[in-house]
Amino acid sequence: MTSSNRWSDLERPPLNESTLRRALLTSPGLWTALDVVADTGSTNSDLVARAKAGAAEGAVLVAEGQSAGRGRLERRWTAPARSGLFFSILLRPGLPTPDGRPAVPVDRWGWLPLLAGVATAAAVSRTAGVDTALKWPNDLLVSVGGEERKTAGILAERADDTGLVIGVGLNVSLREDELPVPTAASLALAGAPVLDRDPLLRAVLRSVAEWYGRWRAVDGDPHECRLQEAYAAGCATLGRTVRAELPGGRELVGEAVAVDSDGRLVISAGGRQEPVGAGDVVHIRPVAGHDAESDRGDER
Ligand SMILES: Nc1ncnc2c1ncn2[C@@H]1O[C@H](COP(=O)(O)OP(=O)(O)OP(=O)(O)O)[C@@H](O)[C@H]1O
Ligand SMILES: O=C(O)CCCC[C@@H]1SC[C@@H]2NC(=O)N[C@@H]21
Repeated sequence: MTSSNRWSDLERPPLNESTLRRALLTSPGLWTALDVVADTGSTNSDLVARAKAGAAEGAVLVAEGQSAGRGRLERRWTAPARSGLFFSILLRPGLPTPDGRPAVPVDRWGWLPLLAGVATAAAVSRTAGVDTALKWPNDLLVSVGGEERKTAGILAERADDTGLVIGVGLNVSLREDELPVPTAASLALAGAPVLDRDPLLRAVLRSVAEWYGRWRAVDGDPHECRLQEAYAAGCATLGRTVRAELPGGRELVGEAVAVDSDGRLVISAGGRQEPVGAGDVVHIRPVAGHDAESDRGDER
């Protein structure tokens, strides 16, 4: 048996499209369509194309495997087939809701990837039985042998005037030798007692629908629907010394002190507070006997 098919269906069973549809496509409810495909390049790319062709809010596209999964900052997302959950959802905050709420102003859409992070973290912690934390903006971290490692990532992309696609990659059963990078992890490596992907997917989608409903009900105000508070409570970046690698090549090292009302990370450095809206943020963990500016092996 080759390494690519080492995992039989019994060990990594496929998702069941019809039971997922029965459980999730309820009326009323956010989710309007759900497809599980065996293989594709990127569920985000596919769903953005469907959105441009007029797909309705609430479409969900799940792939058992991706050959060109994409991450933030032009990175790749790689994981063996059925080793995790790889899916994208289409939201249309730029349209009024069926119950008559107005469109959410575009300047509040920046909260949606953070909302997806809060919802995913809550659902994964509850369903898989492991503690999770968010690294700004929306990496999901778990603890493996006392180290914070990334078990999920989220990529939000504008699809058209009214909608955006949010993609989630969650490592479920990956073993150490299957990880794309040593700073990654999976729910299995974090000791999760539950690794069944069907209930995990249902829980994450229900949690996203719940948070999105709350956010839409207050026209996207992150404070009023307590999203800002929930995000801050679950964010491991706050209070840490971080290095932000900003677009354009500038670096900023300081303490992450807040997430502002636009979802930006506020970094306090040299007596100034600077909001950071894009770029890579690295947690710098001071190591006994070393400066905070430690080597890459001490960073997440
Ligand atoms: N399944 C996964 N789980 C966790 N993180 C992942 C996964 N797949 C990809 N990544 C993340 O994506 C990044 C890998 O992206 P990429 O392959 O583009 O490498 P890079 O080192 O960022 O850039 P380069 O392309 O220049 O080598 C890693 O930083 C890792 O955090
Ligand atoms: O951590 C990141 O940088 C974001 C990773 C997002 C990966 C998911 S997998 C499903 C969806 N399709 C993609 O091509 N990317 C997202």
